[in-house]
Amino acid sequence: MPGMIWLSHPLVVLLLVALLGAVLLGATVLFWRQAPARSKIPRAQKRREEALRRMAALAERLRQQEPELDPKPILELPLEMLVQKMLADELSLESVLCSYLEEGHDSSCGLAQFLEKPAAKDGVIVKVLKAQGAIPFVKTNISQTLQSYDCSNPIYGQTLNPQNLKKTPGGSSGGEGALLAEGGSILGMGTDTGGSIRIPASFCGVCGIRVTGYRLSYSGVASAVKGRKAGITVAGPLARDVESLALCLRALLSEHMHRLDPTTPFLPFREQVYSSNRPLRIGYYESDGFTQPSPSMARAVKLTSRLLRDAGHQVIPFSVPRTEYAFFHLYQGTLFADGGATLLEKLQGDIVDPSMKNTVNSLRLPDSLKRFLAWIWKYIEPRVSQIFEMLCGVGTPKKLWELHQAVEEYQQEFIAKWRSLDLDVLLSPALDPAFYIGYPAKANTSISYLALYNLLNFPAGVVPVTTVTPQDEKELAFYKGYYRDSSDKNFLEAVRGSVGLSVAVQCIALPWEEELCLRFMKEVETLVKNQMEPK
Ligand SMILES: CCCCCCCCCCCCCC(=O)O
Repeated sequence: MPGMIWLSHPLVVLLLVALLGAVLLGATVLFWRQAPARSKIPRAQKRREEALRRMAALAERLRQQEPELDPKPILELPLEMLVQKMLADELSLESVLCSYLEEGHDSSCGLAQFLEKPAAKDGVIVKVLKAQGAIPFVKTNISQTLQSYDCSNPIYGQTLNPQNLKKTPGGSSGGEGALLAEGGSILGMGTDTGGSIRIPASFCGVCGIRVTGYRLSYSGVASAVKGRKAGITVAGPLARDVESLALCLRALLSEHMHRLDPTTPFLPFREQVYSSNRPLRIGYYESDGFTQPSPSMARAVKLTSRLLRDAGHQVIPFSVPRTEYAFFHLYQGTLFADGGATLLEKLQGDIVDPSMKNTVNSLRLPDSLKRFLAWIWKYIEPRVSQIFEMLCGVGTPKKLWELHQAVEEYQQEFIAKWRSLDLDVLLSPALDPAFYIGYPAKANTSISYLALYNLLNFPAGVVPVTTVTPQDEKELAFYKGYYRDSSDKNFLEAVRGSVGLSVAVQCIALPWEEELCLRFMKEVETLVKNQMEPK
């Protein structure tokens, strides 16, 4: 055969051998570089299995010692009531969840290189909570590197959403959301760079708040990417109700925290702001003009604004300025200002989780190729083009300062708009309903409603207000998205099949106004509850 003759040419044979050699060499290098990860991961998995076995044995012992004890009514108590009962010696429950650096435990961030490096001491938040009587009892799962809003990593696997096992609980603090939703805990701590507290809270039907940067100490919180000065990662609690979030912040915003970490302002919890009942001026928007809200997201805002208006608050339409610019140029610009170098360094020699592959593979491309792809995609999908542009990083310290300046200017523009309407707080969609597993990586522009407040550094919390109805599901048939691109298409696929799943709204306040944000969240929670309860 002529083809066989061609194949037997010595140069072709040589080339084939060289190619095979290169592939084998590449595979060997990769295997060798991943060797530490491959040996650490099974050990971490074994430690988790042992911990679960110990927990099951303890539960069994308790059952035998106290056969009459029914934990369900205790676990269903709101934290506030639980505290009252404990203070009155009616209960002695030892369980407050915390997933932060705790002495003697790893905080892996889903990364092999963070394994087997137990913290030498408790982080500040853990210290303050423990001093107030909290007992951390479990560390919950997160997304690899925390830079994704799914909840999967190669060490502990994928966490599922208890409301629908085909859906993700959201991330990065997805384990907390799932555990709270199942009644396995009463309070959890998460971190939030682009919605990582608020997304799992809304996907799982619980509450969560991201506080103004630096109001809570970040000392002793493990993180794959540290050092950002805009779009910073902040700490915050998740719980089943707003009162529990308030209780947690009341405990944390103390002199004790300020003494342990003087970089946090000494700004104790302002009780009078939280408990005030003066009517509020509330701005609201159903759409940011960038991510078309799902029918249930839009309905949740409509429903909440109507309830607020009926309750005597003033509700005023608001529009977000320049969302596309804010999301790509400012938010993603700060997120990947280093071109992803820090993130890639943390993943060196590690197994990359499928939920991170898209981001990691794109970041690994040479900048020239990223720029070329940005140019090509401009004519196919402009939003993908902007992502590739941002993944190149800013380049020089001067450019970084210019970016920081642009963020500050945008903050001032937003605040000026807020002030011109004389608003107290703002109401917006969150991100709902829960996505199918694997979809967060495919629809990463849909976090725009949440990431905006990371960029602005405003306190923002989510409260579940409704569930997806068959009518919401039907209306998805008309969902096109504003850009009609792959991210819009993936968003539509991600939220399908969600009848009965939770839908939240987002409550926002100006920087340092956590108490007002919580008061607004509480108002929303109460109005929704009253409306559901038969009169
Ligand atoms: C193709 C690569 C696209 C990269 C897009 C980046 C998406 C950013 C998701 C950030 C999620 C932050 C989660 C968090 O709040 O911690």
